[in-house]
Amino acid sequence: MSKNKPISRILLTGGSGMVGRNILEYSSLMPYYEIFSPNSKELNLLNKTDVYQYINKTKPDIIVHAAGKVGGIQANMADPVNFLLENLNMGQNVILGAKENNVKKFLNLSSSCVYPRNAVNPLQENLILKGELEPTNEGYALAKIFSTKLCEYISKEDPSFLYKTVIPCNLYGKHDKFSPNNSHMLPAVIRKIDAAKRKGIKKVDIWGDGNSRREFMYAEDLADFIFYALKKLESMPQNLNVGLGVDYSINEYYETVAKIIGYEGEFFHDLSKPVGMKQKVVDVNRLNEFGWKPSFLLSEGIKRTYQYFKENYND
Ligand SMILES: NC(=O)c1ccc[n+]([C@@H]2O[C@H](COP(=O)([O-])OP(=O)(O)OC[C@H]3O[C@@H](n4cnc5c(N)ncnc54)[C@H](OP(=O)(O)O)[C@@H]3O)[C@@H](O)[C@H]2O)c1
Ligand SMILES: C[C@@H]1O[C@H](OP(=O)(O)OP(=O)(O)OC[C@H]2O[C@@H](n3cnc4c(=O)[nH]c(N)nc43)[C@H](O)[C@@H]2O)[C@@H](O)[C@H](O)[C@@H]1O
Repeated sequence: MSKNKPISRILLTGGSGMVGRNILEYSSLMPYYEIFSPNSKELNLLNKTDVYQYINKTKPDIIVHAAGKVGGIQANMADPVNFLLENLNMGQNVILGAKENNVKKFLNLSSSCVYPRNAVNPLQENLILKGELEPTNEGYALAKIFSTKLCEYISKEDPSFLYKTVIPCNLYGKHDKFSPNNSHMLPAVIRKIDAAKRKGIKKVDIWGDGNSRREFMYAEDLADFIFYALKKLESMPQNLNVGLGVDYSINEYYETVAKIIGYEGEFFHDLSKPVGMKQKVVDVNRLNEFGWKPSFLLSEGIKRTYQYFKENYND
């Protein structure tokens, strides 16, 4: 490590979550950062006073906001009030707490669910607020749009505040949530097919007709992007999609996971289950111009996630 490069102090929120833990693990390769990340027991981001005092005391150079109330389609449908309020209040407290304490660099994590449900794919960053949202995660999306806009307004008011928003596609990887009541599709498929193989279950259910399409990026790739962006925050666009720019049908995800796990059973479609947006693949033109590309192929990412699942879950 070069002696004369200053260390930047990063406050990472959500450090115990999937994205946060991938960022912390990846940071070991980044010698120029000192990262601290209180969990929700040490710092409840819903408590405005505590958030302001914590930032004032720790004086970070940068804040990466990766905390949130996060879940798949079924979790969002079950609790829209809290998906809206908790994400909105956490976003307000952390972003305004940063501003009030003169923190000049801020990376805000949004999500591709902010885009209109019937927008033309691939989804471009200028489509935000240009149409009705997907009802299954509307509350969460409204909260994400609020934080995205708040960062935009702060940076516009005073360009010395580099408050930028990353809009990732769906993510998966180590430290994901695998429980059926709040997991996203890919971890749910891994858990279901692993169980079917181990227990000799002949048929596995696919929610919906399986024709919806999704883009899933390996969370370690997002961690790599975060550190790439921190080095070039000034030139990063205000709002930037981060993804593969490639999507697959739900049926294809089930087939790919079955092949990797070695499951030879059958599938049936449960049409009573919610399907959400028909498609949500992000446009990666701006991302490519910004000079970053993901490195993990879907099959490699699934293999590593399955390895993590086997080492940490045995239901
Ligand atoms: N997963 C995806 O597919 C995806 C896709 C696009 C964008 N994102 C975004 O990426 C970020 C992280 O997502 P994730 O998948 O890593 O979520 P996650 O695994 O559920 O982690 C959420 C994190 O937020 C923290 N948190 C929740 N409520 C809190 C509170 N009141 N005070 C302090 N911390 C609190 C949790 O801490 P505790 O564990 O202590 O509660 C946890 O560390 C979110 O902004 C999400 O919107 C995720
Ligand atoms: C990025 C995230 O996208 C999320 O939307 P979204 O992709 O539909 O959320 P997922 O739960 O990942 O569902 C993706 C798609 O997978 C189908 N699917 C098939 N089988 C399953 C299964 O066993 N479990 C699950 N969960 N889905 C399954 C589901 O019908 C839907 O079309 C938002 O709810 C979040 O807030 C966030 O924005």
